[in-house]
Amino acid sequence: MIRTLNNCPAPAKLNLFLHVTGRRPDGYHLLQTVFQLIDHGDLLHFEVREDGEIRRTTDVVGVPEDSDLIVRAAQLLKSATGSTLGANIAIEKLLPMGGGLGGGSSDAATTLIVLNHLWQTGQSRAQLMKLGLQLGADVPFFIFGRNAFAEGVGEELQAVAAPDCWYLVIEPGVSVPTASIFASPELTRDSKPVRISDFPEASIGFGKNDLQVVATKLFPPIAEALEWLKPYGEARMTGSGACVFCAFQQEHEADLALEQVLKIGPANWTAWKARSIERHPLSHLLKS
Ligand SMILES: C[C@](O)(CO)[C@H](O)COP(=O)(O)OP(=O)(O)OC[C@H]1O[C@@H](n2ccc(N)nc2=O)[C@H](O)[C@@H]1O
Ligand SMILES: Nc1ncnc2c1ncn2[C@@H]1O[C@H](COP(=O)(O)OP(=O)(O)OP(=O)(O)O)[C@@H](O)[C@H]1O
Repeated sequence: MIRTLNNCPAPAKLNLFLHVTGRRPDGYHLLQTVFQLIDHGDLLHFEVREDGEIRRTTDVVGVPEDSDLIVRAAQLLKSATGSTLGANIAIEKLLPMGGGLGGGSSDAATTLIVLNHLWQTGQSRAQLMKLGLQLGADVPFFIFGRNAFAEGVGEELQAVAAPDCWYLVIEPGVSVPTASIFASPELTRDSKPVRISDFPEASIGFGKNDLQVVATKLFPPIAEALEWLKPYGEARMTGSGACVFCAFQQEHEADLALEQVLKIGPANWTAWKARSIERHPLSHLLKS
């Protein structure tokens, strides 16, 4: 049996557009979005324990071990499958929290995929997606593992061909609590539903992010970062913020823009470029 798997990626996602089309009786919002995987994210390391204990071996500032989505994902898989094994899990956290990049959800998805493999618990992709939804709305997408058009609260997924390009992402130095954006009385919740066929492969500027109006009002640095990116093309916020992004056809165009942000942008911003990817890098560990 394999006992360790190191350097397991938990990639970030961008929401290329995000429409709020309604609200469920339980208060959760109905969305339509396109999720795009990118080659920038957290890195996790796993080691099987025979004693059944699940331990996070690195500190994550602001996230106690018991409430970490990594630990909760491992416990969920263990109780769903009755595995007697445990794990030590280390994380190199590169994605900001409250960034709209799906960091916590991606960490949870990577944990479910890798431990299902190491513990030999035999769960199918569909079974893991169902488990993942209990942890967060974006988890099923990362397990699905392909760029996707999503509906419902984000769990009804259909693969889409998304553009192959480079993204410049700005973290504008603020952390956005997702619930506060969805709870705003100013949020419009009646975008007209679109069809998957309305989203053309080459189009980056399709639709809009309905959460952006509320997020930019509550967190002005998001508006500033969007303004900064405007000269380079269609700039957008991902998820409920705070990160914003802009797409580039060529890597050197993204490099030039990145250089400018790093040189003369506000000192508390972080910025980086990433390439679109078609598949989750751990997709091969799962049966379809
Ligand atoms: C906005 C997105 O990032 C789009 O990808 C996600 O839908 C957010 O997913 P997430 O961060 O995993 O959010 P969750 O932890 O599931 O939800 C946080 C809170 O946001 C609100 N929420 C979230 C998702 C949704 N479709 N409707 C909501 O109203 C709920 O109050 C919920 O308690
Ligand atoms: N491993 C983890 N990584 C990040 N956040 C975690 C983790 N475990 C629990 N959390 C909690 O989840 C919250 C949301 O973090 P996350 O990074 O998923 O936000 P996000 O990037 O805004 O995601 P989304 O796009 O899904 O809204 C954090 O503020 C933190 O309290």
